[in-house]
Amino acid sequence: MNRYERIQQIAVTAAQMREIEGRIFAGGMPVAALMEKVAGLISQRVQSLFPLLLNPTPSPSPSNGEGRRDFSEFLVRVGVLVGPGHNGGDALVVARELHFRGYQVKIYRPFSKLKDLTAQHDLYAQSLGICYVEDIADLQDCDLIIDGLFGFGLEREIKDNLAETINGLNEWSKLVISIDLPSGLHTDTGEVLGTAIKANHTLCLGLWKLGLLQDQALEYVGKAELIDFDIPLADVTAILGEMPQIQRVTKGFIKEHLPLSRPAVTHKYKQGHLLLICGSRKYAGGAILTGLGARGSGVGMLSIAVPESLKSLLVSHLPEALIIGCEETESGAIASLPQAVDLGSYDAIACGPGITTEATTIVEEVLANNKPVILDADGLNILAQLGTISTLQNRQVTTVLTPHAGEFKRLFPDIENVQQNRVEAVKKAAELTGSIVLLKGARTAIGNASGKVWIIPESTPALARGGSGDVLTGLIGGLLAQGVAANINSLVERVVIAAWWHAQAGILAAKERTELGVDAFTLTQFLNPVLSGLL
Ligand SMILES: NC(=O)C1=CN([C@@H]2O[C@H](COP(=O)(O)OP(=O)(O)OC[C@H]3O[C@@H](n4cnc5c(N)ncnc54)[C@H](O)[C@@H]3O)[C@@H](O)[C@H]2O)[C@@H](O)CC1
Ligand SMILES: Nc1ncnc2c1ncn2[C@@H]1O[C@H](COP(=O)(O)OP(=O)(O)O)[C@@H](O)[C@H]1O
Ligand SMILES: [K+]
Repeated sequence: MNRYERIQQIAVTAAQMREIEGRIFAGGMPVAALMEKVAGLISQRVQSLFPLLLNPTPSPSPSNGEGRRDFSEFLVRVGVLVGPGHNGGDALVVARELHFRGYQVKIYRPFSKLKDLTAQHDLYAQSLGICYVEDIADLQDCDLIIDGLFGFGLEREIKDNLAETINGLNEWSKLVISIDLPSGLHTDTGEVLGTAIKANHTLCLGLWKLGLLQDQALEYVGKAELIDFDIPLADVTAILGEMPQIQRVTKGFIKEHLPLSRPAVTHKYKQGHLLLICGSRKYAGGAILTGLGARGSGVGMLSIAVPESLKSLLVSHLPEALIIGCEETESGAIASLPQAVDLGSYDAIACGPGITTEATTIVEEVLANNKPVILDADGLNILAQLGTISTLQNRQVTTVLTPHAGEFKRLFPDIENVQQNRVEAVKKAAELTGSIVLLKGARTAIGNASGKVWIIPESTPALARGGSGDVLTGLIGGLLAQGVAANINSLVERVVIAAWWHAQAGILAAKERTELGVDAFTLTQFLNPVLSGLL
């Protein structure tokens, strides 16, 4: 795996970053030299994002009213916010470099006590005659704000005057670039400590900070990118180990694990047999969408158990699937599976979308079987009623739970503050149950029993729409069944692939059809194009 891939797959806490940084300095890298290097890279990136252009705006000529091109230099006015620590030091170096390149720079430094290195850069910026402003309002005419107030060293809430300053600045709706992370965000959880800068771009330094991958940070982060400053991989490995416990899921990871080709000699049952148990008279569509998600996975054989009255509907949407009509309750939920159904004959079973909470015995039956099971939606609500941990404790085979935050709270009432630290929550839930837990959201996180967590770093709010979770359940089921048929030992990668694939399909669909054009059926149509794009 090349350096770029390795680095992109890592996410660190503030404490880990501090330790890695410590090793670099202990190795002999001077602190000042590193700051100069890092801030040089930031400054170059800022210049490529906001170049000093020849002004392309035609200015109207008073005589004939026709446009005339004005080729005078277009000044970019940059306001730089400087904090007391090394984040502020980075900002001062960026201010100096932009000043030399011809940008019109103004510095706002609301602190009198600075770390030594920061203080030195501050002195030099003053000696160069760069403009300092006392009042944040003096930055209101800037085209761009660079936020170097705090990085991963923020340790307490932002309060009083500084909080007011940040709140005021957020209201200007200016273009803001944050250095390392938006000032005010907790480096590990992404929680807002008092208040935080709302950035359009975040230039994260060296390694991805975990907080940038948590849902609650996203409103502040904007477009995030990593500025690689050549942290030696040996130093990363020394702190995080060869197999880091938290993994940011990249395209490279997917390519490594996704089975893109089939053996030349095979047959349908060797390519996985998935049983879906889903749907009710009330929720018929969920069964179709789950089926279409499974279809997208390429699974060899698909069987779908639905209430008898939905059978012909399912046949018409999924002609390749074997539809099993089940006896139903008065309200049209599955009452029982036909005697002829042998749960042990499938490679994996996905159960839950649309089954209603009447189908308790079905869920019990499914879990009593020793085949990998995916539970979603009402399958999860039933599990919560049965008692999540006690029910799953003795299961010897893979169970995958795919809750959104609401379902998660019902499943794990003792795990507090789920949304405040989703990565930690999913880790605990997976360890407690010995299951694979996938917590849905803007940054879906997947945990396994050994405490490892994978995060899907890109997605789209276009997916926040009824039925898109059903598609995911089918996709996971299909990939799992294929993995079991191929005798793959570790199934968690299959779940991770499904979550990444689902998100990418959403992104691709939103690109072609806008964020409002990604209904769940449309989403299923974009699963295959994601795959062809990988080849
Ligand atoms: N990790 C690395 O290898 C590198 C880090 N660099 C920069 O250094 C930053 C970390 O620097 P620091 O450790 O100095 O930390 P910060 O610059 O993030 O801030 C720490 C300073 O802020 C003060 N502080 C913390 N919370 C406060 C609050 N709520 N109100 C007021 N003051 C508060 C602290 O007392 C300390 O002086 C990174 O984010 C990055 O920008 C780069 O310069 C170079 C390389
Ligand atoms: N803001 C968002 N950004 C990205 N993905 C999202 C967002 N909101 C929801 N999703 C994704 O959409 C899907 C919704 O699933 P779920 O809540 O189960 O809906 P449903 O039950 O209606 O199918 C999940 O995969 C989730 O990760
Ligand atoms: K910052």
